[in-house]
Amino acid sequence: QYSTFGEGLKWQKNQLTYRIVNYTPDMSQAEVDEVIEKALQVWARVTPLRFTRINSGEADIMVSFGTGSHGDFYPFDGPDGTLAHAFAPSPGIGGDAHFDDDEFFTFRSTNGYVLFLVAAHEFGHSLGLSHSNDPGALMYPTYRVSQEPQQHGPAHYSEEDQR
Ligand SMILES: CNC(=O)[C@@H](NC(=O)[C@H](CC(C)C)CN(O)C=O)C(C)(C)C
Ligand SMILES: [Ca+2]
Ligand SMILES: [Zn+2]
Ligand SMILES: [Zn+2]
Repeated sequence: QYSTFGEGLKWQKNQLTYRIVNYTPDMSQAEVDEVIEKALQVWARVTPLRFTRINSGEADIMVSFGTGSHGDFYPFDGPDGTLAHAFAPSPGIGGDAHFDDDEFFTFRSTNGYVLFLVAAHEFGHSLGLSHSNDPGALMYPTYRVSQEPQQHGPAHYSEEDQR
């Protein structure tokens, strides 16, 4: 039967494949590879799911970057607004994660959208999760930097900030 709260579609297997179909110019390919791998590991730690990368053919989770109309019925909207979307488990487009390349994605710094946070959210959908209303949750519908990555050195930090 179809359950409503986040338990909708699930993969019928624990071994899943993923493929990085193309890359954003915002960072190096090695950085994108690392970010995607780390974002999938977030879920591998809390589920029996295991992810294997393939570099050709049809993977369960096809990861791609696109702008505007990019081949499905959900065209992106330019800079800001929607950052990405992903499809719940099913054959074909199910599981796929698309990232809006009109955004500026960053590897570590927060002057842009941290790709790791966006990807971890999207892969939640790829596994069948829906949104959470807990603002601290990964599946919260609005992008927020969960914990400020250590930014050392900005001159404006005053003395008491360091305490
Ligand atoms: C900065 N812009 C936002 O916060 C936008 N939210 C997103 O782009 C979601 C992805 C984030 C949470 C990584 C879309 N989503 O749910 C995909 O699965 C809006 C809240 C404006 C829609
Ligand atoms: Ca956008
Ligand atoms: Zn799409
Ligand atoms: Zn979402």
